[in-house]
Amino acid sequence: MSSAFEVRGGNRLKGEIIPQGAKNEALQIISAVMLTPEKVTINNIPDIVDVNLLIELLGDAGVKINRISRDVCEFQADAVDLKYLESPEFKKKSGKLRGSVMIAGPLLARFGRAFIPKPGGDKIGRRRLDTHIIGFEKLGARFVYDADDNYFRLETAGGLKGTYMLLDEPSVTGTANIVMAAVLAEGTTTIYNAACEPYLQQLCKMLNRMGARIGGVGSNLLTIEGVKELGGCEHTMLPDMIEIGSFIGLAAMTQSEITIKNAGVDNLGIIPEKFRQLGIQMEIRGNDIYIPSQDSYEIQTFLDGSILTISDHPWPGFTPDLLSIVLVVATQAKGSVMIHQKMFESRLFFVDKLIDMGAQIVLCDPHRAVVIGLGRQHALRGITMSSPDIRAGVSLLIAALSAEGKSTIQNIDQIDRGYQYIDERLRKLGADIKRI
Ligand SMILES: CC(=O)N[C@H]1[C@@H](OP(=O)(O)OP(=O)(O)OC[C@H]2O[C@@H](n3ccc(=O)[nH]c3=O)[C@H](O)[C@@H]2O)O[C@H](CO)[C@@H](O)[C@@H]1O
Ligand SMILES: C=C(OP(=O)(O)O)C(=O)O
Repeated sequence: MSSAFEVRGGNRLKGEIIPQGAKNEALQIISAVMLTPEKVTINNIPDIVDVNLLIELLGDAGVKINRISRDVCEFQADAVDLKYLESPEFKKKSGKLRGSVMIAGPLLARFGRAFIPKPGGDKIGRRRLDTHIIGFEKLGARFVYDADDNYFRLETAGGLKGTYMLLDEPSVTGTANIVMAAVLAEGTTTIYNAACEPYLQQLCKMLNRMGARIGGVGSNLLTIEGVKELGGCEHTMLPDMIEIGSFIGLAAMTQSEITIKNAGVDNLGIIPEKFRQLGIQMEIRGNDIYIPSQDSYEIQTFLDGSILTISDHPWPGFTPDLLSIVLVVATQAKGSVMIHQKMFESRLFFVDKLIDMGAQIVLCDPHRAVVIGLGRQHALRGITMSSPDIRAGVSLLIAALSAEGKSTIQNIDQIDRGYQYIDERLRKLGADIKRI
């Protein structure tokens, strides 16, 4: 696969785009197939690197995989090869993505042991696994951490036992992992300060369809009555809310008229509102989002006239995965905004590249940047840049599509991790983008 995009900016885009199935939901849901020996059918799977890697990993571990089409796949984990899960090949492959960490919960629940090699994913600061491991420990697992090899080995002596736990933080993958372990534990588990974002709700609903007994879905207090076994089911992934936010930002920045079809508008939480705070107009039409072409957009202030801050927060707050997009869109707004990335400490460094392109940004510290919008007084300039992480990568792509002249974005494997056929889909809207 080639590793750069060449973009000629300035085109106004027009048309309809359908969001892919959600990446971060897919990683949870596909891990959950390990909980049953019965067949599980999953629809609306995004055809992206991270998800394909996880499917490959399950296949290597003996799960029967039948990819009926690009977006539909059947799984049957009736003969899991636990030996493979200790092998150097597993360590290497699972280290390429973050989501692989979530097969530990199902393995621990069903087979009494699991291994968590150092997970991959974006290099956006420290990404600890304490919530996962301490949760498993509370359920009765013992763990050994191998510092040389950087992996956790977990096992249970007499099976997992339900308990009460208050999570240190509402970790998304941590909550998913603990829930998947607790559904087969003996007795009742109560998880307080649980993450409750739509993808986790989807996971809980799927598990309940498989026979689990999870209450409180959608809240931060989950009650799980353990059951002896789970059966097969069918599940359809939600549209990817981070892709949807990225397309809203893209439309505004490139002055394009775009309709995002089947956007799952009931599951977007505060996302549309945050883009509206940047002055972006949009209309919810049924399950679609229509964004008109806008010559300009003006950032709101707080009610007392002070400068707006947009920051991340666990759901139902604003997702950290869209802050890079909000930041880039603000560079061409009228007005100023403070972007405060509270969760990750290395996610804002990509502003260097935007500054090189002519954006006015002050990086105050690793967590905060002030953007002084150019208000389209002048366009950004195309440059050569490298994509540091998945969302910064797409933000740079949006900047390049709005810029004057040619940009080259290197290291686009980062973008391909999470955005399905992005170049092809953007070309259909009129973008001048090619893989080189
Ligand atoms: C595969 C997957 O699903 N990845 C997502 C998942 O990662 P992941 O599940 O790894 O992220 P966590 O929810 O565990 O937390 C992410 C980071 O934020 C910090 N933290 C978390 C909660 C909190 O209240 N305060 C706080 O500071 C954590 O210490 C950690 O460093 O959730 C993140 C947070 O939405 C998203 O960015 C990732 O895209
Ligand atoms: C940070 C992200 O992904 P991951 O957790 O897979 O690195 C993301 O999707 O923005």
